[in-house]
Amino acid sequence: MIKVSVVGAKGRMGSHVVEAVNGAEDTSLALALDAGDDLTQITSENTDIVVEFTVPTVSLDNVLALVAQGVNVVVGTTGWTDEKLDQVRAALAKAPRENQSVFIAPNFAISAVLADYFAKVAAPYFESAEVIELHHPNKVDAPSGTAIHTAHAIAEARKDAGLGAIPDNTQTDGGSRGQVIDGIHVHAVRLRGLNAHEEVLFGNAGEQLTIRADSFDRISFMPGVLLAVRKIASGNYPGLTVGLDHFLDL
Ligand SMILES: NC(=O)c1ccc[n+]([C@@H]2O[C@H](COP(=O)([O-])OP(=O)(O)OC[C@H]3O[C@@H](n4cnc5c(N)ncnc54)[C@H](O)[C@@H]3O)[C@@H](O)[C@H]2O)c1
Ligand SMILES: O=C(O)C1=N[C@H](C(=O)O)CCC1
Repeated sequence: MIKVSVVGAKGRMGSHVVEAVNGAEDTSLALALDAGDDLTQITSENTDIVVEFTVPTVSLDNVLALVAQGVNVVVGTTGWTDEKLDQVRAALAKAPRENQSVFIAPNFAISAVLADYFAKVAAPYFESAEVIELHHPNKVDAPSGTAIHTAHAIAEARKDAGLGAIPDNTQTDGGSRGQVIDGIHVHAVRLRGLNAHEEVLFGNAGEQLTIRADSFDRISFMPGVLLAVRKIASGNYPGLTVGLDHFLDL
């Protein structure tokens, strides 16, 4: 049995993770903690893996504390920058146990991971690319962590292919052209009724490719969370790993 503690257990995602961990045959719930609870209750004795789904403003501190407490962490919270990832690597380098792991995924849904992968494959073949993410209005961050990840992936694929800047003759912009991430315009929609959705638009003269992923229900993230828990518990991924694509045979 893999002993799993959940941090952010009362949240939209955390409460689904608690259910998924209770429902799987090879995982058991150790602790379910939320804001105000003492994280030092989590130890390497009672917990193999912590699953962390909180808010971007607190996630880094939680992860650093948990690494120092000697446990492995699977993180779904967004808001990760290169600087924050470097802090996690530094914490892992002086972690109390050998081969400790942190795994971070901007998105655990197979549809979103594949959309990201397909976008990377398509990117070198198109002159234009833009990302639109659409989410429920309770989401606190924009653009989504997934959209930021997709934009970076498209930019890298374009650079590797020797593509230049995306054509855009906009002369005045009051914000309608979205946020530019690594040269890619990213647009965020917040709409009651939506859950988590992303569209990647590619264009050439006379043609367009649209790649779209829709998560209609948070249950869509749970197989990916359990996959990450099992992979990290295997001990085969010491250090920091970012992205569920590492665990898929793509
Ligand atoms: N990776 C993915 O597949 C994926 C999927 C959905 C959401 N997310 C991300 O997960 C995060 C959580 O989303 P949500 O919709 O569950 O949010 P939510 O607001 O419903 O839940 C967050 C929970 O964290 C708790 N919390 C706040 N501060 C805390 C602290 N210091 N210690 C412990 N718990 C604390 C809150 O009380 C709340 O219960 C967001 O960053 C979101 O973008 C990622
Ligand atoms: O509901 C959210 O919040 C989501 N956040 C992640 C993101 O920002 O990419 C994943 C999709 C759902």
